[in-house]
Amino acid sequence: MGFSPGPTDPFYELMQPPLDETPAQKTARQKRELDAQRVSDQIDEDIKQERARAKKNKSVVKVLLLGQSESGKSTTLKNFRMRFAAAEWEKERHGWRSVVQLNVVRSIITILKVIEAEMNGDVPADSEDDQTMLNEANGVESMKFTDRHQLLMIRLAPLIGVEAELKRRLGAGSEPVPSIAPMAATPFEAPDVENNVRRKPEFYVRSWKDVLGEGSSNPNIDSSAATIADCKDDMKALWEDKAVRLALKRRRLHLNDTAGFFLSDLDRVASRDYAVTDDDIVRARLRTVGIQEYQLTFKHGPWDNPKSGKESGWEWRIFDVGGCRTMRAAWLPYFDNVNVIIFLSPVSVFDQRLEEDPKVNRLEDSIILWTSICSSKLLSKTQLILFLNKCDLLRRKLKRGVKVNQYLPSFGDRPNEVITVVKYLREKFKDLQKQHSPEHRSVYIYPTTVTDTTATATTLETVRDGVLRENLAASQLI
Ligand SMILES: Nc1nc2c(ncn2[C@@H]2O[C@H](COP(=O)(O)OP(=O)(O)OP(=O)(O)O)[C@@H](O)[C@H]2O)c(=O)[nH]1
Ligand SMILES: [Mg+2]
Repeated sequence: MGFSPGPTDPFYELMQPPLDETPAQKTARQKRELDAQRVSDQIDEDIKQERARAKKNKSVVKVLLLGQSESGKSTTLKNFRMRFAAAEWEKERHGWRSVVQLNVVRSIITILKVIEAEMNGDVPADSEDDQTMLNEANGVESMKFTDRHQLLMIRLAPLIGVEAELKRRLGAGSEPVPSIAPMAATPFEAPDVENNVRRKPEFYVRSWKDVLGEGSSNPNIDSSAATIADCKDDMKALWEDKAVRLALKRRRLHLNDTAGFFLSDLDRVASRDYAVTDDDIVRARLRTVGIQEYQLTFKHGPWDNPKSGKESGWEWRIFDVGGCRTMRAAWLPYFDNVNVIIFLSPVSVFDQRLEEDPKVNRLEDSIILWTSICSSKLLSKTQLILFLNKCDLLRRKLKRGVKVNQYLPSFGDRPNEVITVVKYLREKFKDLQKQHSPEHRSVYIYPTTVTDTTATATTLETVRDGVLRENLAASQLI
């Protein structure tokens, strides 16, 4: 727009046409003004287009979240979105209510199955010493399952229908164990078809939005919530029952350390007007099927010039993959031009086995996977970030008296403490990276508990700044 000063402006007089202007002079002046206006408009248009171009060509950083199933990849993605894409996150929040409800119902059905097995006299071979159980119970009577339990089972039976309805709505990710499909320990090897039943693998791109909706009101959702609310008191009675607790302990079922545990929050999450919180969402479990992509936009990018005020910002494209062995072959096509890998290795799993392949120890699996990622020539220039995750669960496990060296003999007689275990694993993963990376590079390692949203927000800011610095350094080298 042109500048036209008002009568009080010092330029006003200067910009008025001369009083003795002839008609020819007036035409020439008007033409000059029109030309000047055209030039000015063209400059404005150029600036506008330049801005639009800069916006379109915003630097894009490709980030992959990798790690075995249940390592916390999707939970990390939730933290990223919560922290850096708040508006979109708000729209999705309500949809997570169904996932929490499914998690609640799942835990209750697990308990009902245990009671049924116990009542049928089906005692697991590796159950804990019965004498210890007897000593812990206040008398043998309280350990027995009675008519009261049978009544609870009948009253809670409608939850089986609720589970079916929620599963139907939430799709393949709501299945606790992946379907049988060829497995591969790393994305670089062909899936082992020989030892697997031939079935169509379950690879397809899937976004949370597809399954969660945007919180629209649906009569089936309301009816699931109503049934859950009607069962609230019975669910509480079941979870607080002494015989149930002892049976779970005997079967080494530490439900409150398993994914998607909400039974201590039944008063809140099983109520009709339950409003899901961020803390609930990071604890909710929905398996990732296929690969989902999300974008985050940051205002300040590594190529911005603070002196000239030129800011093009940058965009992160984050890919979250399904981590179980049946899905790893699907990762490979995403390795092209990847800038950053955030690899999650849970530190609490040294005594656990893979759900999809119970012959394999989870820590061993994580080490194999990490080594393959570090060794890859395709990924040799990729920045590696390692989250040693689930530190809270490690703490609880060690407190229960589980000894690390029983499962990891190389840990030796080091103190059985969180700090020592994390330090030990940190060194192991770091050494593997050094040994196997085709080119020299550093790895950034963070001990994390990604269900702790406050602490994770700080870690993610550090990660973002670290990625920014690396990219800045790379751009200066070019
Ligand atoms: N206590 C605790 N639970 C965690 C932590 N990280 C993740 N979880 C829980 O573990 C479960 C699995 O986490 P996800 O993020 O879904 O795991 P994933 O790596 O995406 O798993 P896949 O999608 O199967 O590959 C969820 O219920 C999380 O709440 C942690 O640090 N501490
Ligand atoms: Mg996931």
